[in-house]
This record gives sequence, structure tokens and C-alpha cells, in this order.
Amino acid sequence: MSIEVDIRHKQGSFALDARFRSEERLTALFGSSGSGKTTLVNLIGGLIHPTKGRIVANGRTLVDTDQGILIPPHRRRVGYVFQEGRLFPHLNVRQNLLFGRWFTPRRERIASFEAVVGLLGIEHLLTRRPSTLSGGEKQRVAIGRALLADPQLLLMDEPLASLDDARKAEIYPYIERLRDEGGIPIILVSHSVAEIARLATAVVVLSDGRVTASGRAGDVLRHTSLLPQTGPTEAGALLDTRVLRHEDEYGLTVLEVRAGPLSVPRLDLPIGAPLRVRLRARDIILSLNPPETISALNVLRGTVSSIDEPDASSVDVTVDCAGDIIVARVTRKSVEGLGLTPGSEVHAIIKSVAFDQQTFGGTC
Ligand SMILES: Nc1ncnc2c1ncn2[C@@H]1O[C@H](COP(=O)(O)OP(=O)(O)OP(=O)(O)O)[C@@H](O)[C@H]1O
Repeated sequence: MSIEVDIRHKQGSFALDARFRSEERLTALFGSSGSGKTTLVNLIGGLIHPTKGRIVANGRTLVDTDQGILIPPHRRRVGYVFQEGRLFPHLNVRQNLLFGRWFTPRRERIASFEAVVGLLGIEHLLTRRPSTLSGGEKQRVAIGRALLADPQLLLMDEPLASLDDARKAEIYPYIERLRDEGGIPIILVSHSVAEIARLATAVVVLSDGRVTASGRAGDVLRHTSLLPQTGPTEAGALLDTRVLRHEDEYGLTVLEVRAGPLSVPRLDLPIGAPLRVRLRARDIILSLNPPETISALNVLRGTVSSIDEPDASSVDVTVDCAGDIIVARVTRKSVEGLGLTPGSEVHAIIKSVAFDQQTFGGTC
């Protein structure tokens, strides 16, 4: 699975000059409004043609202006899911799903109708009209329709933006299954760091038409300076954890990370379930001594591995906790006061506020 983009494009006064390569299952395009995310998605899908450049998906060249290659959109084998499902109102769900197939030559039809319907949990909706579906159900049908066209790449342009948090939570597990079992690379446009932290395996950050950071999700989200739009408030580490036990008497679930247990509000998950947790840099305090008389439940021991200075007053301290890398955003004054340098032994105190509903992602 791979996608390679090296493209320049001008539209009006906006110039896109983007280069990235991803071999991950789900690559999130992140950036503020007007940074060029939709333009990039439309260039990959072939809805607009670049001034210059190259796009290669799974080894297949879709665009190469130097070589005069420009595969038309209907031959790119790219599935699209938009913010609003754009289902046909006069067709029921089954007919909407099958519509996706009509444009795929019979011999190239691989996705099984039953498998796609099962993956998205929409068996019970097949005879319903779109007007009777919830927003989340509509989006699942829209994803199914795109999958049934047997795409080799799936483009999702803010597919959840019009849904409320409850509907989003309903649909995340299906996107996770698609990511993990679907076998096709996905490009997802999102404004939400929480959503990206949950779903993405790679992140490309766009700013004013340029790629300012790209890489594995954990690496990009950890660095507050790589997320200029939300950096200080949203950046943080992603940890792959497992449910170790439940402490029902306290309403807690204990998660296992390399550096020790993490207690979080009770989760309705079985013992052993994998879970991705986001620890925001702003929610971590550092101490040289083991804190004893504080209310925070979670303290991880680690070694400072690097210290970055994203701005005049704040410092990002990266701490290696037995192989799990976390980052704390603290004041420059605190770093000087504690005498922190790479190699310092510290205790990272994780404020309980770090574990809100949005902190939790699905399986890693
Ligand atoms: N057809 C067009 N002609 C001229 N300028 C355009 C055209 N389409 C988009 N733009 C401009 O290109 C820039 C990038 O737009 P784009 O829609 O790609 O941004 P985005 O990151 O997807 O934003 P949002 O998050 O708000 O959807 C914007 O400044 C926009 O005004």
C-alpha cells in the first residue's frame, strides 16, 4: 500500500506545492481551513488537473505531467466519500450500494456485496430509503457504495464533519475495520485532532498549500510545533495500551503501558482489548521526585530524551517511559528550575483531565 504525491497546482491566488509519501493504511490530511486539503484530494481523484507533478497510488501512476500521463477520474479506481453521503434519494440502500458496481467492469469486481454490507453493519438497512436513515447510517452506506466499486484507493473528505459526537462514535469502529481489514489505502481529510489520533496511521499536515509535516501518526501528533493550528492545546503522544483489569469499586479501568499501569474512568471493554490512548502534552506535569501526596492517579517514570523550544515561554520535553514516548509541554522557567537536560530521570504526572471521552481511540 502506498501513495506518493509530488504536485504543484495554482488556482486563483492559491498555490499548492505538496510532496509526501505514505505507506500507511490510513493517511490523514490535516490543516486549517483553506490550507489545500480538498484541492489535494481532488487532484488525487482526478477532479482537477495539476499544473505540474506526479501522483502514484499502489505503484500505479495516475498523473505524471512530465510523461504526459493523466488517467481520467473514472479509470483511476478511486472511491470517494464526501461530507454529506450524496446518496440517491429515490433508490433504496441496496440500490444505492449496487450503483457503485455499475461502473466497474464485471471481471474486475472483487468486493463481495455481503462482505461490504457485513463490514459496515448495514444488513438491516437494505430496503430503506436514504431519507429514513440517520447521518451515521447514511455515511456507512456511502462508504459501502464507494467500496463496491472496488477502488484501489479510498478518499474520504471530512466524512464525519456533519455528524454529532454520538454519531461519530458510532461510525469510528467501521472506519477502523475498513482500515485494518479493507486492504486499500485510505486518505482521510479531517479538522479534528481527536479523530486523527483515533483513526490515522499516518498524518500529513498542510499549511498554506505546503506540507509542513508528514510521518507516522504517533510521531507527528507528538510534536506540538508540527501542529501550528492547534499545537499547544491538542498535540500529544499516542500510546498503544491494553485493558489490564477493571476496578469496579472505584469505577476505574486499568490499562497496561510499558512503563506501568494507567487508571482511567471505567471503560466497557473486555480484558485484553487493545486501545489507543492520547496523552496531551498540556496535561502532563514533570517532577524530579516521585510524587506521593497528590491526587493524580497516573505517574510514569522515564528519562528525558529531548527538549524542544517551540516558542519563547513553552518547552516540549520528550520523555521515554520504558519505550513509550510521551511529551510534556511545560514552561521554560520550569525546565530551568528543575535543571532538566536529556538524560534526566523524571516522573511524568498525568492529570486526570487527560482522560476524557475523546482521549480514547479504537484498536491500534
Ligand atoms: N476553483 C477555485 N478557484 C480559485 N481558488 C480556489 C478554487 N477552489 C479552491 N480555491 C482556493 O484554494 C484554497 C484551498 O482550498 P481547499 O478547499 O483545498 O482548502 P481546505 O484545506 O480543503 O479547506 P476547508 O478545510 O475549509 O475545506 C482556498 O484558498 C480556496 O479559496
